[in-house]
Amino acid sequence: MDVFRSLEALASTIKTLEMHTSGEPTRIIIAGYPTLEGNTLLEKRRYASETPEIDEIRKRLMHEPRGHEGMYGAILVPETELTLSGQADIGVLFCHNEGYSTMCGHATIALGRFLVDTHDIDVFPMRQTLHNRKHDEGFSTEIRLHAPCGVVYVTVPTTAAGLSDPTKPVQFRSVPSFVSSPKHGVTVDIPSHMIWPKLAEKQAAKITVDIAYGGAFYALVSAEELGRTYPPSVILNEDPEARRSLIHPNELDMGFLYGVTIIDTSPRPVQDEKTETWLCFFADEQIDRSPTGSCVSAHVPLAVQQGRLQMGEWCSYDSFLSTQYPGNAFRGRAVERTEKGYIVEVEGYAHYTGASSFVASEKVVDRMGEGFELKIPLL
Ligand SMILES: O=C(O)[C@H]1NCC[C@@H]1O
Repeated sequence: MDVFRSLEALASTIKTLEMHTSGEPTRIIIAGYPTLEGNTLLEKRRYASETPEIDEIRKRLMHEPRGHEGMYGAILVPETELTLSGQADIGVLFCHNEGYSTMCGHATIALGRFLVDTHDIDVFPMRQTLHNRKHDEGFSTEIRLHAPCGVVYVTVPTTAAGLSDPTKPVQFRSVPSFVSSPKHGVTVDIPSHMIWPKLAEKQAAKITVDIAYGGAFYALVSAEELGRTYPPSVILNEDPEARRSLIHPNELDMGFLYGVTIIDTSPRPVQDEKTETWLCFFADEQIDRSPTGSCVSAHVPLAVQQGRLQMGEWCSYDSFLSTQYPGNAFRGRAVERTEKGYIVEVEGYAHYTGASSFVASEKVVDRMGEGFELKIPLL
């Protein structure tokens, strides 16, 4: 106890609850985070990112020595314009190694379980307004999660006692998803320094990607097409043709490429439904351990438009890692077509891994405690 008292004297304590979804961590910040200024969730997101003292908290929790290069965070925001108007139950800001994203599927799946299980009204003031409903398949509780991209409807299978049931998948329906690139994709030049191995290849390459939105914009490229080049996020964000496919119809803040997903469609020995294996790079070359739920939302309309998936048909999505751990794939299907895009249902499993209290010494005492990233430049 005395140790804790002296640790807390060092600086403010941030408390988190730790989960993983198919291997991808979600560090849910449940106490010690300051109230964000702004009238809307998008304004709060901008405030968090542009206010150095606040962004420092993200860096401290995502980067080493408290986090690692794959760490992901969810900052709960109980009061947003949509929770105040009764359209959502709670708000959230997602964060990663570089900043704040606009949607995150794996964290939504984890939050679904956590928000049902917590009864702490300081953490989730509207918890008492949720209902545990009984239906033919058992019980479930619905949560309306206000993410920066809009309201995400989450269905959490539960026990009769109202706790989340880890043996059944959490499902979510995100904002309408759509393909934003032209029918034949966007072709960009890849300079020779982005071709691996650098010295063996002097020629520049051209690659074609599809761009689609699932609460955030993703470029989708087949492993075959990408060949020996790096995931071209920087190039796509600067290419004028690609930029035209990264414009969000209503929100300027949403208009950026969040990730590049490399798709391996080679058939697998045993599969009951269509299956793809993905490797998703997002933010600053962060690698998603999970099959990337918001990219599933983005990909399903593309597959439907290309005639590879029917409305209502499930597709199973594995990450490069989840292939080794059966039962960790995500599934996605298009359930409705609206004027704004497709409503996609995504499902997956999340599990608890722990709870933490983080402290920080004064910067003059511990410069590395601010958070550092270990980046080894590739040859
Ligand atoms: O599941 C997702 O949507 C995500 N996981 C990390 C990167 C994306 O936000």
